[in-house]
Amino acid sequence: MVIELYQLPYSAPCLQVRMVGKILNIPIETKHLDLEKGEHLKPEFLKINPFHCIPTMVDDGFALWESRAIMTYLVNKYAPESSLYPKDAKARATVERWLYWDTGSLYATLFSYYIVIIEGGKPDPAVATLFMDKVKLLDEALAKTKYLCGDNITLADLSVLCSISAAKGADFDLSAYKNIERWLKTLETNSASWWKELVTDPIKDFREFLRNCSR
Ligand SMILES: N[C@@H](CCC(=O)N[C@@H](CS)C(=O)NCC(=O)O)C(=O)O
Repeated sequence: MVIELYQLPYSAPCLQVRMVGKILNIPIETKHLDLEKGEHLKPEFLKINPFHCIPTMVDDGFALWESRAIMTYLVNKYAPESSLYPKDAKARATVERWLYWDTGSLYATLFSYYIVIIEGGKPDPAVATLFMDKVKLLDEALAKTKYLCGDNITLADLSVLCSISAAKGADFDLSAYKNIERWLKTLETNSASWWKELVTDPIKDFREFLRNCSR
């Protein structure tokens, strides 16, 4: 039984799910859903996900959306011993703290910045500042550890990595944040087999997409 993932190749929430698949060797069949053509609003997709968002996973008839819920499901179901999502209550809570911070704060702020561009408007510099305040906090946190939760890569790194990649696609200059740059280099070194496909190329494609929206 192959897991299906309805997605867009440069969407941050979709990429983090695909990273989990790569790291855990879980076969995932990607199904491209073109939001611009409204494919997510067609009755056949609404039957699978009435909330019409991607990523949406279907595993043996079980449909799930919300990227971070999909990530934790994949580990729980297919690799429960993986250190990507540790079982120890405190270690797991620390991973989840980052996942919730990313979805509710870091990525949420970035999203409210670039959705304006997608809708043909001019993004609000105050939102950019708010986002960079969060980047600064992230950089400070990374001064203390190799990865977000210590010495091992976890779901927290994959989630936040996709937000940071999307920020680069949205032309945020993060080069002054040396701890983030060092963390990215470490992640890249340990993810060489999928870095181009799931990080470098999507940054380029997302940038191109946003630039086309503002033309
Ligand atoms: N919190 C959601 C966000 C997903 C999201 O923003 N998806 C966008 C594309 S990147 C989408 O599906 N937009 C179309 C819609 O919601 O109708 C997650 O992490 O999965």
